Amino acid sequence: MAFYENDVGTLIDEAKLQERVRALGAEITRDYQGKELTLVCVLKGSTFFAMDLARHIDLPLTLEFLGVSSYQGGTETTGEVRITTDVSKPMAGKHLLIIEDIIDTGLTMSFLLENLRARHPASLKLASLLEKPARARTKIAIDYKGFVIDDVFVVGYGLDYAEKYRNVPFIGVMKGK
Ligand SMILES: O=P(O)(O)OC[C@H]1O[C@H](OP(=O)(O)OP(=O)(O)O)[C@H](O)[C@@H]1O
Ligand SMILES: Nc1nc2[nH]cnc2c(=O)[nH]1
Repeated sequence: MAFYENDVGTLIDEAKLQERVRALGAEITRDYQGKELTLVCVLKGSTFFAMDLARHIDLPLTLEFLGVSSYQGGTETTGEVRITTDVSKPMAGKHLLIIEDIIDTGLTMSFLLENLRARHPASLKLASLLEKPARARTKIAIDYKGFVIDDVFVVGYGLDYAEKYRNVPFIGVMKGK
């Protein structure tokens, strides 16, 4: 029995995740033909999605990692977004595709879009595996979207609860939360 089975129920299973990630990769491959693509992976939640997606993008690309945090272990945003790790190179003139796991209130992405736009990239788009519109506090346009979900706190496939459950291989919900 897996370590999480008593705590986590399945919302989106592995097969459905992989099928959607593959389709998004194909779409991105078509859209960025002839361009030098930089994936800006938002730590830590997006890492599983980003690495699977990158494998389905049939283009030469560069990986950058940007750490932000605002939930600090709980299920509610603190409302204060902090950069915990910055990218390794200047972003000016680059075609940036932000890779995120979830847009919930939108506060993290609103902060990040403004921050990256100020660095004058050639283009700036967003891929997010999940969107939770019920809790949106600001409108975020998602260029490549995996799934729209209801107002539940999800874990797995990179998403944590108090830093745990990121390695659950599907998108799950905490039982009794
Ligand atoms: O739309 P919002 O309400 O701002 O929520 C979305 C953000 O919350 C999570 O990050 P978190 O701060 O938990 O950091 P983590 O990715 O390191 O877990 C998630 O990975 C998003 O970045
Ligand atoms: N793990 C997790 N992190 C989030 N950050 C914003 N929404 C969520 C969520 O539903 N689950």
